[in-house]
Amino acid sequence: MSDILKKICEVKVEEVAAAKKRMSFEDMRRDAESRVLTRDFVGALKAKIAKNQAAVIAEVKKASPSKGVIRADFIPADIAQSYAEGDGKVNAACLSVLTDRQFFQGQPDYLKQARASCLLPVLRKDFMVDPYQIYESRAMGADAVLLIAACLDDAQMVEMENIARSLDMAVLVEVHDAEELDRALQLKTPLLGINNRNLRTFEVSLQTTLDLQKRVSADKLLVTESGILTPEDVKTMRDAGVNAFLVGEAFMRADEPGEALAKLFG
Ligand SMILES: O=P(O)(O)OC[C@@H](O)[C@@H](O)c1c[nH]c2ccccc12
Repeated sequence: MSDILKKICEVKVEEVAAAKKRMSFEDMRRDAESRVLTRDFVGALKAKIAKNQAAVIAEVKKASPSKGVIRADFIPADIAQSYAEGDGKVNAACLSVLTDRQFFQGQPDYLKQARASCLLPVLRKDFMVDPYQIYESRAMGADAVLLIAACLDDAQMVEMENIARSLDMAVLVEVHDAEELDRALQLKTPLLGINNRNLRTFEVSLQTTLDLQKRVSADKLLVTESGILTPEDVKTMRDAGVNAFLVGEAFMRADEPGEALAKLFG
């Protein structure tokens, strides 16, 4: 595991231990289970693809460890609305909201605010290391969670996926190399994310998706993640048969994120 990822996961383990003291596992679980009606994350992606459009998971991200602050004027509700609207023709299928505080300057309130301001399904983007966080994700309103294969062993991935499924949440499992991919393919979820960013070096190469894609069967919905910046990048992916995208920075640097989305994918 890379050093930064290792550091982040260590911090998460500490955060979860502290969170469990504020609210017990059982209470968090009860809170999560009391919430009904998730929004259909996988269905929203498939609906775009059925119309021959790109399925875009648009990210609400203020900062990152590699780039520092990406967007100073950061109002999650406005950003979410802008993504949901697009240019009136082309818009986002789903949202992804960073909730990690220490490394991405996110917070759970950002997810709540973004979700409350639109009708799109929302992925909680954070580093899951403990089943507690899956319940916590549902309790804060998430419709989907990210599982990063590099942070988890097989048994943890399976356990967390099963909890997410029991709460009617979708699971996006993220990989960066062939070994992680083979482990991720054991899960039931159709959503498979290939991160083009190497979390050891922060280097981005779209070739990562193109190389790993060959090993993914047609019943999976492949999501290419990170480093999609230009219409040429989009064309490269769509020509290769990749129709789902997770994009943050390219939109966060624009005045109107939704218009930037429509421009990139229109
Ligand atoms: O801003 P970009 O390059 O468009 O990337 C978005 C998203 O893929 C990236 O934020 C991301 C992908 N996987 C992650 C895991 C944790 C935190 C962040 C991420």
